[in-house]
Amino acid sequence: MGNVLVTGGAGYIGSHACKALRAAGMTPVTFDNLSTGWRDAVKFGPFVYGDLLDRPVLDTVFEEYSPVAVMHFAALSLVGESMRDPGLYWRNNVSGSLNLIEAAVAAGCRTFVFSSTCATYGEQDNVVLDETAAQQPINAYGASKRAIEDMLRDFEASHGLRHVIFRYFNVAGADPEGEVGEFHRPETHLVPLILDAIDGKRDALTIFGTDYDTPDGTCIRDYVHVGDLVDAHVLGLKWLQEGGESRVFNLGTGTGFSVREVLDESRAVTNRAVPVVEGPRRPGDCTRLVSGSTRAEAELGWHPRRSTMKQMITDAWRWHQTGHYEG
Ligand SMILES: NC(=O)c1ccc[n+]([C@@H]2O[C@H](COP(=O)([O-])OP(=O)(O)OC[C@H]3O[C@@H](n4cnc5c(N)ncnc54)[C@H](O)[C@@H]3O)[C@@H](O)[C@H]2O)c1
Ligand SMILES: O=c1ccn([C@@H]2O[C@H](COP(=O)(O)OP(=O)(O)O[C@H]3O[C@H](CO)[C@@H](O)[C@H](O)[C@H]3O)[C@@H](O)[C@H]2O)c(=O)[nH]1
Repeated sequence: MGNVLVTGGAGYIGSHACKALRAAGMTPVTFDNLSTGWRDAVKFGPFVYGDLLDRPVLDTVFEEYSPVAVMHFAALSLVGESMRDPGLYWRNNVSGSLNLIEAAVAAGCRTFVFSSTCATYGEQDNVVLDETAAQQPINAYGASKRAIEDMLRDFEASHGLRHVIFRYFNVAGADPEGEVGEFHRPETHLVPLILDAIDGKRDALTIFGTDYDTPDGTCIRDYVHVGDLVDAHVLGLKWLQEGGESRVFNLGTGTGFSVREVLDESRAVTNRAVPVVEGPRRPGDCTRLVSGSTRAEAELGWHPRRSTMKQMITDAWRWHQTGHYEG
């Protein structure tokens, strides 16, 4: 019950989280600068236009809405872009999060759920990626997220900021009811790009690297359905509200798919050909990122229900054919 401040609520994952929070009886208050998000995606609660770098606006939001918790999705999150312009990532993600955390603490809001990433683990051969694995990011995006994790631990020690950190693996799919979905402009994510290539919105899908040390030479990722992912957030919030300790959880299924396997499943689901071009590696990409943890299942009671590749592509394809935002 109560208001939850959702930064990045106009974005892909944040908009799905708002729907899940609303269904759980809470009011999601979206705070977003619409840099990569959409006003049309804010459907489940109030919208505040603002930037994390603007501390006075943040203070006003805490005063006006008195949120019981913060869910912090707002970030820049593209690996390639972060390699070209690391300053953008340190400023927006790290300085922005510092403002948000300080504003929350100043307002007495000490319940915080944070979107981190498996990109903080980096490249580690033959290591099980559970929450105890070393964090050795190989790109500025992952480094910015690791820094925010450290910040949360420091603010817990000094100000009692209780937090859950979710390290997502690759998020895909869309709301099965079609109210919200993935819509990035420009798009850089694998599944929507494949769907664009299938229906002629782009000439072809370029595979970034075919010489990786994997069975078919392409990168391997662990894909999780956005609906399952946001369910975990509601459980994480409940965990904190019921007195659970600050905790880190991986969110992935533990099954890896290569780029070629995602292409094969996309062909099967849509029953359409995918034009493909083989290209060079993309700087900053890890060879293999697959979760090796069942902590979220064991401790939060999280059970991913839609995270098969077939279901993720089916839901993404439905959204792709019908859904979009205009502003
Ligand atoms: N998509 C994935 O596969 C994935 C995987 C791991 C982690 N994550 C993390 O999940 C979160 C959400 O990702 P997404 O895919 O929904 O991204 P997204 O780009 O769709 O959403 C991010 C939202 O944050 C907003 N935003 C960015 N900077 C802001 C600022 N300074 N002030 C206010 N609003 C700002 C954007 O306008 C956008 O609406 C991010 O923190 C990302 O790092 C995503
Ligand atoms: O046109 C494309 C786009 C992607 N890929 C490959 O597909 C895989 C997935 O790429 P993408 O969908 O861009 O996701 P990631 O770069 O893995 O990053 C996502 O997943 C991370 C967790 O792994 C999150 O932290 C990031 O925010 C999120 O963008 C990677 O191997 C890419 O090399 C291609 O081959 N061609």
